[in-house]
Amino acid sequence: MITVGLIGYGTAGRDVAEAILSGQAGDCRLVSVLVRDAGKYADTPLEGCRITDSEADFFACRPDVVVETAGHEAVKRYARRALEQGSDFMVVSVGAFCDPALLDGVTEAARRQGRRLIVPSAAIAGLDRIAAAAQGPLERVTLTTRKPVKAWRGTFAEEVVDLDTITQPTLIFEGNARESSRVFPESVNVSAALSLAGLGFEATAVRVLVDPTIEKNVHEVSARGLFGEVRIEVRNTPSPDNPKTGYIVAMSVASALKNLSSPLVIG
Ligand SMILES: NC(=O)C1=CN([C@@H]2O[C@H](COP(=O)(O)OP(=O)(O)OC[C@H]3O[C@@H](n4cnc5c(N)ncnc54)[C@H](O)[C@@H]3O)[C@@H](O)[C@H]2O)C=CC1
Ligand SMILES: O=C([O-])CC(=O)C(=O)O
Repeated sequence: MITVGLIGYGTAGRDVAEAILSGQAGDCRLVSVLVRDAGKYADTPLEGCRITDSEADFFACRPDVVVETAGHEAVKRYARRALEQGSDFMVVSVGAFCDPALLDGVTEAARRQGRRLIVPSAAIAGLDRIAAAAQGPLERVTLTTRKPVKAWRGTFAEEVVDLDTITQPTLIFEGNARESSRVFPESVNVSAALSLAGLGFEATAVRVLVDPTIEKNVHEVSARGLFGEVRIEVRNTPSPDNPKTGYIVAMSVASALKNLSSPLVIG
């Protein structure tokens, strides 16, 4: 039985909690959820689990794995602490690791403790192939992310285009994954996951578009190297609660948790 602590109880966090409680995440038990204001969740029944806004109470549970679904700031604040106290750290806001000092510090803490920083595929697919292909040589990895207008409200996109009048697919960013992770902390974490699997943050090329002609969140990955070539396109159904995030994010976390206790691991 694996004990799980969850940081963040928003769109992805609620679905992860539900998956654990319903048994979809394998042989694990949710022991604590860290939120910003526990008063808001006084009426939320989570069997056998404490919802708290006290970091001390949360970490006192010493879960086997801490799952983050709260954003870049939470990764900066808690990743190292979780690992140093002996938990694995499973991260969805993986773009936070565009900061090389954070990545070094956290991986070093994991190494020292014999624990792991775990990056589930979340909204993207094919990380297993890219990681295998990176055995090398791997020549090129590119990502194109396209999301409908509603996914870009409250993001950097609003500084570049008028979301109320846009009618055509419009390129709003072209650069590398280090920059895309910084510019879109809530929307292009996939670029960071891809970087960690493959060529790193500098060499992973990223394009981002606002696309008023689509309904789903679309990520296209292409890579080329000694292994051959791969092209992957995912079309994620956006969550109604947060259209930036697909349902698949929590499903992927549940699957990664299941792998921690399953005798059969795929991928
Ligand atoms: N790797 C990937 O493919 C993807 C990663 N993400 C990442 O996941 C994050 C969460 O996504 P959603 O659930 O859709 O966001 P959300 O905004 O619906 O939920 C985030 C929740 O975390 C809480 N929170 C923030 N800081 C906290 C802290 N320090 N302690 C406790 N709670 C805290 C917020 O109050 C909110 O309830 C996004 O910010 C994004 O960075 C999202 C989609 C895909
Ligand atoms: O859910 C998605 O399509 C991707 C996303 O928000 C991210 O990478 O941060």
